[in-house]
Amino acid sequence: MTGTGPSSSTVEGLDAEVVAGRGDFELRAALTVGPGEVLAVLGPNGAGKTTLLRSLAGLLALREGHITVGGTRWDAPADGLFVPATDRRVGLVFQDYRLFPHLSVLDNVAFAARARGARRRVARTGAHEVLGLLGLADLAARRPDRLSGGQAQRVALARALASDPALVLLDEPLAALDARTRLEIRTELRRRLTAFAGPSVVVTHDPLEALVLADRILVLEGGRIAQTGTPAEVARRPATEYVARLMGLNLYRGRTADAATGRVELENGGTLFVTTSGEPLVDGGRVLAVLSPAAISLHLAELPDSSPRNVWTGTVAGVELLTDRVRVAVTGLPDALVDVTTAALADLRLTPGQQVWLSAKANEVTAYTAS
Ligand SMILES: Nc1ncnc2c1ncn2[C@@H]1O[C@H](COP(=O)(O)OP(=O)(O)OP(=O)(O)O)[C@@H](O)[C@H]1O
Repeated sequence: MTGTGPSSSTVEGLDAEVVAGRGDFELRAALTVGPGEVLAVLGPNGAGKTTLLRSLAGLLALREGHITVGGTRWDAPADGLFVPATDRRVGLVFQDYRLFPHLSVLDNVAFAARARGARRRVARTGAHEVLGLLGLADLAARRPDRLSGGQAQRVALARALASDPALVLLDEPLAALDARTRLEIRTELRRRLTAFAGPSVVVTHDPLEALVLADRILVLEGGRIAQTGTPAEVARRPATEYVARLMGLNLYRGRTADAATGRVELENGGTLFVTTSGEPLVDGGRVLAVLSPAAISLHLAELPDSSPRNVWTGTVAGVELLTDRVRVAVTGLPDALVDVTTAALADLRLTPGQQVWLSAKANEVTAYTAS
């Protein structure tokens, strides 16, 4: 660790091929996380995020594959090898923190060292050091029930880091905080995890959390990896409808019907003229096309001929108020989410079932090769 606790020169990356399951569910995912790297695992309910975390922590044994951390094998069923959770150098931060209510902050943080057999005085000295480094020295004597949500989150992280972990695992670490505290802690958590010399894995539902905290994002869907990439790659080129929705984008699958004009026939009906951001279109090639809801214009009447390349009609399915604008769901060929200002909504007087016309410039529809 650098800056947040006792130094450890043995900390290296995580290399895992996880085949694990509970009941009928099976997770299959290969992942590597480098030293000092933060990987965010995103996915819908039931995707296998917790299964992955439990496998890495040693709370669930692999069916196949391996888990290697810092060059040490923790799980390798083919060789009959399994290191139990208590013997893995893992710093765990739970969603509800799970601080020991009867122990002071200091003893909570000293706990891991004590559990490994360190003498009370040595463990407490180490805990003092970590609390000092994280700016929490003033809280050392407090009981957990006297901490605010943000403080409890910080103490939980201090406890994880103080255990001299080879791997830090965080399960929805900010979910229990109110929106304002979350904002504040998110940036701080990013700093702490970056300062930690080993690999970190953060499980989250929250795309913003993943974008801010992580160096790399891994998206799980139905027990399989749907996408991996840097936050920018995932946000710019979502590989699945789930990721696109998370990023607030419209995503369409289709085939290039005419590469010269950028015409794409969509799988679920409709046509879009697109532009590419990278590799050129190939006739007949499978593509994904993204379109931001803010780049679509909504009209109450059919557009004159001089209008943008993409014009289609649809029916208003619903209207949702976002913080500073309104998101209109339109059913058509293709379906679309469209953002309008609240002022525009008042002018348009949209109601469910109403017919509308949509338009979007071809250079707002970015297409890329579907994998
Ligand atoms: N104890 C169990 N026995 C049988 N099946 C289970 C058990 N726990 C979870 N599952 C199933 O395993 C699958 C993956 O669950 P998991 O908790 O890993 O998903 P998740 O991505 O963490 O979901 P969430 O975001 O809802 O926490 C689900 O289909 C779930 O129903």
